[in-house]
Amino acid sequence: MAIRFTKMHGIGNDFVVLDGVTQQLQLKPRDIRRLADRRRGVGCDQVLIAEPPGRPDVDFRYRIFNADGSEAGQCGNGARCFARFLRHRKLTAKRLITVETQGGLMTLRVLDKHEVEVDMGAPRLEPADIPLDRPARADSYDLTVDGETLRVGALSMGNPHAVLRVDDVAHCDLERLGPEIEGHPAFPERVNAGFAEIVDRGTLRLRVYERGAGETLACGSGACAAVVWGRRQGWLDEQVTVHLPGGKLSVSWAGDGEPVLLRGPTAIAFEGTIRL
Ligand SMILES: N[C@H](CCC[C@H](N)C(=O)O)C(=O)O
Repeated sequence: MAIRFTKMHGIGNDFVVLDGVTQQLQLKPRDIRRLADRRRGVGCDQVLIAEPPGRPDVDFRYRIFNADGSEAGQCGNGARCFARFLRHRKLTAKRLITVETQGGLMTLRVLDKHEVEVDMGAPRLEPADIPLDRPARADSYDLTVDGETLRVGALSMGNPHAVLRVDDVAHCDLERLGPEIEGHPAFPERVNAGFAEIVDRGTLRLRVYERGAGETLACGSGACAAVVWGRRQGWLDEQVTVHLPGGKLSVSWAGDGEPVLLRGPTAIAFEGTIRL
């Protein structure tokens, strides 16, 4: 099967983006893993697929697959690239696009200079919605990892996130703690593990060990999750610049029940055809 693709990234979080609107795609997890393979395939953190909408109030269905083949309910950097892809491939001329993912509805607003602002929806804080195996909602949760007790924030942006506050992201043992948190039994669907350093009330430094992909150069939903938790702890203001290894994102959140807005750049690297 020959498949046309567009290779894109959002500050280094990279994607293979496919048009499942004008071409019929029946991809299995092994096909996703092959597309994402940086030696045998194209190579990416996630594969994004545009599909026709499943309901009248939505423009497109937006599907997200991690490099390990697992499907996710949200991808913030991917949503920005997805909006640009839809216009680049002339699948829409709209600058305000409504999409449906496994994690819910989102609106994508195409700004100038290839910047896109995503309404990521309101964070979900109840354990059952994360999902997290805890009896009641709390501001933070204790996780036992390698005999050590970590105090983390946990919430869903349409995908599950655990956030750990650290003094210095450059020396935070992500390599050891990331996989341990990702696969921790308290998270029945695994979890994205964020390591956040609060620089000041408007500035965060963040690294994320992503579920199904490992450490990425950036994680949009992870940036949103870190801002929500940090703000609920009283450490952050409404507008926050999040510095990740691949670049910076702008996140704003007005408070409980309000949507999180994520803004940042998009880039098209190349296009091609792959035979699976
Ligand atoms: N690994 C994530 C999906 C991609 C999220 C990330 N790339 C972003 O920009 O939000 C998950 O399994 O929930």
